[in-house]
Amino acid sequence: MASKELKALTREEVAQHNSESDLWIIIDSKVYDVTRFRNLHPGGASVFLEEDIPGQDATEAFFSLHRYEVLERPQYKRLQVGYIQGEEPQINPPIDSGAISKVPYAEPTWLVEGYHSPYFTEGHRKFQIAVRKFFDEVVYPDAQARELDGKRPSQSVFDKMAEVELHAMRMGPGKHLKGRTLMNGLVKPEEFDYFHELIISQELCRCGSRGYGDGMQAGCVIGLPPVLNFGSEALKARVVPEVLSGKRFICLAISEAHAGSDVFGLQTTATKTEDGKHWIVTGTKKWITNGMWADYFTVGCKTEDGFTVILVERVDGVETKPIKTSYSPAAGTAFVTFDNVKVPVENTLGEEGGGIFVMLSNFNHERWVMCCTSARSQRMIVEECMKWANQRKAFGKPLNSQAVVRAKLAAMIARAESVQNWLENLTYQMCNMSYKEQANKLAGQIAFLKMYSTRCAQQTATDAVQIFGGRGVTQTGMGRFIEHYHRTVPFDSLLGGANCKDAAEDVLADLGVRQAMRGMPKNARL
Ligand code: HEM
Repeated sequence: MASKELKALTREEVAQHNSESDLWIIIDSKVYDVTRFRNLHPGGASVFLEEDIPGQDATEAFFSLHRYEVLERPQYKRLQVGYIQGEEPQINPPIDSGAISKVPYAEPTWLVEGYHSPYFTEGHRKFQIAVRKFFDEVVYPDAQARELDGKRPSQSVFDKMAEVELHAMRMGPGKHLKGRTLMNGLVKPEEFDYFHELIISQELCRCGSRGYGDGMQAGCVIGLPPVLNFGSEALKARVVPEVLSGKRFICLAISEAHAGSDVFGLQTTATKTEDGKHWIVTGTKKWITNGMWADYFTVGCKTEDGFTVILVERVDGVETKPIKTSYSPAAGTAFVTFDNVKVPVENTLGEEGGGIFVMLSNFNHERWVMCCTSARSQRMIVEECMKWANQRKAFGKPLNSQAVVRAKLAAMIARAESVQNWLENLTYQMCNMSYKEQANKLAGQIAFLKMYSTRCAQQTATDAVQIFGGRGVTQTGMGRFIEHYHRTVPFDSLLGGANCKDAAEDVLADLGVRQAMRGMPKNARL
């Protein structure tokens, strides 16, 4: 219903509509006629006849049981018949086109009024505003819809992202940005740094849909760097523009059923044809994010000289089947079969037998991206819990009046803050170190942060379920983001492991300690 048709009413007028056959209620200054809807109400008809509801203000009753988005659904929006004259809605929509949340600890300090940051500049802030607006308006609605229907992110979203060069920016700073107009010219390619990239990664995961988030080119973030850094000029000239324009898709295909991410245990083979012009690739790959719709596969293969990375295109002999995981099919997670696939040798990425170098070259960056998203997702859970503890009443008092609930909130806030602050420090180091320095000095730091962050995330998920109770394990309604997070968060702890998808967190921690031990001064003694 268009707003011009809505009536301006007084509370006294609304109070007249207080019977079963004529039933109005007020929610946040808007007046709803629920007479006919009452019998269709998913929460039952009787609730509308409770003594403090008919003809009265039901704002508190409503928000202790429903998310704001319920009122935004077209079928419910049209129940509105008027608004209370002289009153304005007081409740902010949770997704408010680019706005910064006013809920304490819902944003990192650099975005909160009155706080200061040694790292982020005015330029970063302008960039963040534009990126958030873009994600709120273009990506969030598609994320919610696709997460439900399990389809891949809409092509229109990929296209819009390409228009502002988001696919290219997600590859981080570098030569691939040259000549591009980033975010409508908000940042020059040579000025784009890891803080800009952090902003993009963190804004993306605010859509709260883990499967969709990965469907949104996660395969490109890990599958394209080997092409960018190790592909021939001809290969790059053909593949990179197609992928960064969101028209064709790429994924990283390393892990196998029997080998996890153990590159030396891989069984997918690549053998040369007699004339030496082609590879023949045969084998299977498992858990391949975006594999379902990938046109290109960056494949780890066993070759005569050891381990080699080869770009395989979707041609005859390549088959992809969906794998059902704890998150939605929107991620396009695939089981991939290569059956005698003929690939030109020009598609070799890096040296033959030098595949481990190709893979390791992106590990730090990949793990750092995971830290960015893990930090932001935890914060989103903090916001959900802060709101719930504030608006939910149990035994006549808000949840936040209970010390046990406050203790859980305190722990999750402390975790979110510590992860973000460590991350910002590391990002600053990345901005100021050469690639080689980063490899030497930051591999351990990033490994520790990745381990710490995903452990914090799992603890926060557990605490959040306790705060939300049954709703924390219910896929619709108030706790839907908590249920989703709790179901999907273990995946984060498995990603980016060092050659092992089992106990990846421990492997990462160990990597950091081993690197630290190598750096011990020879003369250090107690
Ligand atoms: C325009 C007004 C209302 C609309 C459109 C509406 C819509 C809905 C919807 C869609 C659900 C399903 C759960 C969800 O998706 O969140 C629901 C559940 C429910 N509603 Fe309403 N509702 C309205 C007002 C009210 C009021 C005023 C009360 C209480 C006095 C109420 C009590 C409930 C209850 C108890 C549930 C079940 C909640 C649960 O399972 O956790 N509703 N409502």
